[in-house]
Amino acid sequence: MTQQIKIAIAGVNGRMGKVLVEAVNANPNAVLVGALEHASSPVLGLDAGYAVGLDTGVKITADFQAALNQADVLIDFTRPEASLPLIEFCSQNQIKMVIGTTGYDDAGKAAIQAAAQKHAIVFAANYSVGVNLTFHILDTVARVLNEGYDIEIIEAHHRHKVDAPSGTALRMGEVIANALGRDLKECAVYGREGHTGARNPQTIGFATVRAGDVVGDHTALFATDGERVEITHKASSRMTFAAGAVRAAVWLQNHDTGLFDMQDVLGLKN
Ligand SMILES: NC(=O)C1=CN([C@@H]2O[C@H](COP(=O)(O)OP(=O)(O)OC[C@H]3O[C@@H](n4cnc5c(N)ncnc54)[C@H](OP(=O)(O)O)[C@@H]3O)[C@@H](O)[C@H]2O)C=CC1
Ligand SMILES: O=C(O)C1=N[C@H](C(=O)O)C[C@H](O)C1
Repeated sequence: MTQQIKIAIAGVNGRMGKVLVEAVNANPNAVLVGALEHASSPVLGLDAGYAVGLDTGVKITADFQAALNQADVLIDFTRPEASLPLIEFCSQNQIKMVIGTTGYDDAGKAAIQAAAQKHAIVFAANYSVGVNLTFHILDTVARVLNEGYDIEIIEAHHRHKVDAPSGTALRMGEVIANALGRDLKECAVYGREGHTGARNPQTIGFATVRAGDVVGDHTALFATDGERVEITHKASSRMTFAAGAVRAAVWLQNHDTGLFDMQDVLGLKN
């Protein structure tokens, strides 16, 4: 039988943090042992389940050592500036991580890569099963529609989201660019305005919508003369991400070092 994995959550008072507390509680293979927030958070000292009607027995703290001294895995859904010191701490203390935070620059991604050599990390822009299946499908679609199709990625999220395009949209772009032998850094076009000229067929375009309470919609569009293929995923609950992140934490029990993503967890790599 699998041993219960001991989980701490960073950003526990955030939109994802609160749902993660419920997801850990719902997973028989996981138990909550730590809950982190920043030092000026108004919820320090409260029970980690206060917002979702759960009595977890775990108090929210800003002290890394106190939150993580029992933890096997830290699940982080915060912001890059919050997670980078945590990645360093986990690296020094051999604590595995599931990272859901998006919006890292290249230096942040390099820090994750380096830390994963010391303790296993799952790092994914999206922990839903459906989105990861979409990544898998997009590789095939891009290889088949590799000539004469204009490729655009359209995403919509709630009004509070601070990074754009979403991590998921960027990952979709990477999957498609890799399948086509292109470098996303060179072919991405982020938004258009004014006299743009005609579309360059080599580009992959991104369009971002921020409005209301949209949990997360993503479409990859392949359009040519006479037809369009649209691959769309719509999330309607954050529980799809949270349950996936806890599943990834449980999966990490069998991995000591290395950088993985949710496709590894789901066995979706070719
Ligand atoms: N990979 C995936 O499947 C998914 C990824 N995400 C990503 O997860 C991240 C969090 O999203 P969401 O929960 O909506 O965001 P929220 O802003 O609701 O939550 C972030 C939490 O982190 C805390 N925080 C912010 N800055 C700091 C800091 N400097 N130090 C310590 N704590 C800090 C916030 O505290 P306070 O509110 O007090 O500032 C808050 O509790 C985003 O990057 C988002 O893109 C989201 C959903 C799914
Ligand atoms: O901020 C969010 O909410 C989400 N962020 C992730 C992203 O940037 O792709 C995943 C999901 O779409 C929700």
